[in-house]
Amino acid sequence: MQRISTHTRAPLWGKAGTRRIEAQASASLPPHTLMRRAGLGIARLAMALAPHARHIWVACGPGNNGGDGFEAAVQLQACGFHTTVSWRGDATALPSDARAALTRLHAAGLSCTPEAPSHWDLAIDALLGLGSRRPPDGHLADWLQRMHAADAPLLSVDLPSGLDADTGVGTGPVLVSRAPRHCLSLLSLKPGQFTADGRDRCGTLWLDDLGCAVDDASGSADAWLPGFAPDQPRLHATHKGSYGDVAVLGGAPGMVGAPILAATAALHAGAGRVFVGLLDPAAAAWDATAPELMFRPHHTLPQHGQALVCGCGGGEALAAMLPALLDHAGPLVLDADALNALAGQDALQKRLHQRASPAVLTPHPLEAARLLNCSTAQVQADRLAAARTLAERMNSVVLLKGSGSVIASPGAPALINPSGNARLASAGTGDVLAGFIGALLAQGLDPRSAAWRAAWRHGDLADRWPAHRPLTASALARAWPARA
Ligand SMILES: NC(=O)C1=CN([C@@H]2O[C@H](COP(=O)(O)OP(=O)(O)OC[C@H]3O[C@@H](n4cnc5c(N)ncnc54)[C@H](OP(=O)(O)O)[C@@H]3O)[C@@H](O)[C@H]2O)[C@@H](O)CC1
Ligand SMILES: Nc1ncnc2c1ncn2[C@@H]1O[C@H](COP(=O)(O)OP(=O)(O)O)[C@@H](O)[C@H]1O
Ligand SMILES: [K+]
Repeated sequence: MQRISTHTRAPLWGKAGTRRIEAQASASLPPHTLMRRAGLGIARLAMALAPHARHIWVACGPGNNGGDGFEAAVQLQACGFHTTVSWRGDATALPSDARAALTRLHAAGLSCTPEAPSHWDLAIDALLGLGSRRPPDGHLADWLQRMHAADAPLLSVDLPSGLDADTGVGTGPVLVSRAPRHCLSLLSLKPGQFTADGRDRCGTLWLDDLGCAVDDASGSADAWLPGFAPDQPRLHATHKGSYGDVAVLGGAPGMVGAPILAATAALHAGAGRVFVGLLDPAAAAWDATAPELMFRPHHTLPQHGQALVCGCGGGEALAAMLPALLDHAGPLVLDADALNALAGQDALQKRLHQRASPAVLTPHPLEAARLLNCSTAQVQADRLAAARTLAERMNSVVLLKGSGSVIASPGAPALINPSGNARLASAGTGDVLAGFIGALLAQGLDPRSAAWRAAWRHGDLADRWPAHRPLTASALARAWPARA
């Protein structure tokens, strides 16, 4: 069993992929082996999470997720825990693994009750897993509501009931709670556990591969957790020219702060030199708080070889500049108003598509919706699919921001960034991310690596942010850790 952290590098499989893994594993094992292993894993984690629990509530559903719950209850009872198993239904309607588990439960002297207990020290949600097909209702919704409203810790089996393994869209009751939440994923990790509603519903994630570790030799995983890549150490005999130039273009009247945030972030993330071209003719030509930044007339940027970060606070004036930039700029990040200018402009999108080196696009869900000509809700309903579609359509690396940012690139597996938290939900943090990506491009990283490493670091900084210190974009822009 493994606790999943932001450093974990692992393949993610959705419903179809996990069912394939399950079928292959079951074929070479005696009947019911996987479910028994699942029950043992759940019981072991439950005991580790709540060793002093006097009363454990196992809520079981109508399919094999419920079967996992029956098996766990047998183990917990055998270890001396007072265990209540809630289940309603017709035993003959259970799938065969779950029916066998129910028989074992009865043989162990346990019985099921059709009601929830009045109190418990740990709840185990074994209501719905991979087979969840519609919002839970009736007694399933009632039991979920009780588990989420209670102060006791909650351990979800495989998936929090009602969470879609592919998309991370959650249905059914869920309440904001201070009680610890854990999820023990079985056989595989799933994309939906890391994006959209997944993070909130799962809490701390664990993986039990049930003794069937699968590699992704055939490249069939639906996405990957990228893992951790430390910054490259620097050779001694280098100079500022060794680490590249970044040019930041944006800052229409009233929005001058955005490119300065991006430029400051690029500087602190290690770019050799950083230039800023502001679109507001009345803006000051330097920034006393960041004298390292070099301000230039915007029409002179980018110069040869500079990585360009384009769009932060750019306003509508940017649209006229985009054709030339798309044709001639080297490494390129398109953010905010550069993305808005692209939306619905087939000629611009064609130019983007034809670039020799893919650009990095960093839309938040509304910007992605504009580019895809759909609603934000449609983007959020399947973030992986939305990012993949955009990446193919624009022939670009697409970083779809939000909880569990998705990084999609043509011809490469999608990545889901596991770091970050809602303290990043503050104006300007997206500009900082764009600046981080620009700095990594300037230092020679390929667009996909620059995108995921920047997103990972951006989130990691937020995860380590001191609780008492406000997280503002300008502080974040200066927080990239110093190299050894
Ligand atoms: N077999 C094995 O070896 C292993 C299996 N494993 C475990 O099996 C789990 C998958 O099991 P599963 O396929 O039976 O699906 P599961 O999530 O239990 O639900 C399906 C049932 O729920 C019903 N249903 C759906 N939505 C509903 C709703 N809203 N409200 C009410 N009912 C609803 C649905 O009914 P239907 O929609 O068909 O009418 C069907 O009856 C997997 O997540 C893992 O925990 C692991 O131990 C590994 C080894
Ligand atoms: N709940 C969250 N979890 C993880 N990251 C988040 C969360 N909320 C916001 N972020 C991150 O914060 C940044 C916000 O960017 P964006 O929406 O473009 O803001 P702005 O335009 O104000 O800079 C993105 O990188 C996004 O992924
Ligand atoms: K569950």
